[in-house]
Amino acid sequence: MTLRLYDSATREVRDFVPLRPGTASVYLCGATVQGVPHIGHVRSGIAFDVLRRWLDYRGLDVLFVRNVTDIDDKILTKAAEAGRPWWEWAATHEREFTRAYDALGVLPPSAEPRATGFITQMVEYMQRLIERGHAYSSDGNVYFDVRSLPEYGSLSGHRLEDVHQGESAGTGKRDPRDFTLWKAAKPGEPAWPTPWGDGRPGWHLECSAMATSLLGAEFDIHCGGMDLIFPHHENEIAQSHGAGDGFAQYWLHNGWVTMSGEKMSKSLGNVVAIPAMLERVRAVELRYYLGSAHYRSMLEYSEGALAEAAAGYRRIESFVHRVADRVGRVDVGEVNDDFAAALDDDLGVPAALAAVHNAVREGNTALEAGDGARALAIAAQVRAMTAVLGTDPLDPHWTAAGADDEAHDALDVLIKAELDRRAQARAAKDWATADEVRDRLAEAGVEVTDTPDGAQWALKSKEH
Ligand SMILES: Nc1ncnc2c1ncn2[C@@H]1O[C@H](COP(=O)(O)OP(=O)(O)OP(=O)(O)O)[C@@H](O)[C@H]1O
Ligand SMILES: [Zn+2]
Repeated sequence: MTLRLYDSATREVRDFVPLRPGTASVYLCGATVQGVPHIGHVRSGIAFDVLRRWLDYRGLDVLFVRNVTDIDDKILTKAAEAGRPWWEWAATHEREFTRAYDALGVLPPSAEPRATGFITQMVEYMQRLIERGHAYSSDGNVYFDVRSLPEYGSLSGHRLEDVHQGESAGTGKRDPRDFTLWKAAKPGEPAWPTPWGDGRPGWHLECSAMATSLLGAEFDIHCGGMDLIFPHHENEIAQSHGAGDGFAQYWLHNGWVTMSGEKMSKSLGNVVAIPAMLERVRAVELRYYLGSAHYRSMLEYSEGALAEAAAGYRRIESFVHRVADRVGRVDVGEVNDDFAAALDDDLGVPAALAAVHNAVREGNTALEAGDGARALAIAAQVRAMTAVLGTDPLDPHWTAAGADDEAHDALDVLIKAELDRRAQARAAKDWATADEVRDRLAEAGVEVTDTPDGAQWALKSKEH
């Protein structure tokens, strides 16, 4: 079966046919780095990380671009309120987002362009739009002329007469429905030079310029939160088609994280910040929870739902660990057919998770029946499936001390050799050598305890 995706532009589920066979190019609208991320902010990152991992699993060479909007009204306002430079404010919160994505196991994008790094491309974009009759400058501002593009409104279904851009009136707009490509410089604000005067970019222009600069005039999939359909993505399409670019072939939009049915958002004050959340919940369990709903559904946040998801994840995790302990090393195998069919059906994660849990049940039964080989095969399947979902329990990313574990194993070999030498010395009543070994280990921070099963060791700094 081929992957089928719901395309917001055609409002139907369509077969995914990449522009270039064997490859997939994906652009995801990233954060406006104005504050500390809440769990709603990272939902798109997680949902489309699954898309990326699935495309990769299917053998496609994936280019995945997620931008950073590092210049914006909100950044300027908040930085000014805090008495900090705008660029420091943006950089600080960009790091917060990176930390959150990393903690939640979202793969780093192939490239993470910052808007301020693409000003030249934005100016060139505006030039093309003006030449083609879709944009005009006025008092140092540049606007997109929405009436110049008959298809305007096709993504969101807005009729031109109902369009409200939700931006300030702007001086010199020919039509109040025109949207801003470039804002004339205001005193004290950052500005870059253009043929129409100094200023700074509008948000919509940023994404069109970054996406096409990196992925080309035509690319496969454009993703983002459903609140971006209008005006942001409508305007990206207008700019790109106006400039003569084919732009995205598929448009994917994720639903919100809600609380009591309302979008989690800073302005409503119903937010759960990621750093606070990670103090009390394991990152892998939060990731599992945020990725457990279908990407197009709303995800209603509650402590109960989070706890339930965490318990579900622990069932998967403990099965894989039991098999590893009792049977042996669990490699990453292949996903099963139910799982593949679920993900191919517009990334049907809930059905895919049902396939994982069915496999876990079957694996537990095999384990209890003493069928180690069967349990091992199923655990390998479970690892492959959870890897696609970004939650493989044995992924070193989650086994917190992944690197430590390997070092610990190596240390175990060396210390045991020393302990053998000590045991031999004691058997030969060579107390000096026995003490020397013990003291040397103690000096290196290794505590030795003699037990009926022989000498055991532990690092003093670590609780074992
Ligand atoms: N609750 C949410 N669920 C899913 N995505 C969200 C949620 N809140 C914000 N986003 C996404 O994060 C990005 C930034 O959103 P936005 O700046 O509106 O954040 P916010 O926290 O809602 O702040 P504000 O209160 O200023 O609206 C958008 O792309 C949006 O799609
Ligand atoms: Zn965007």
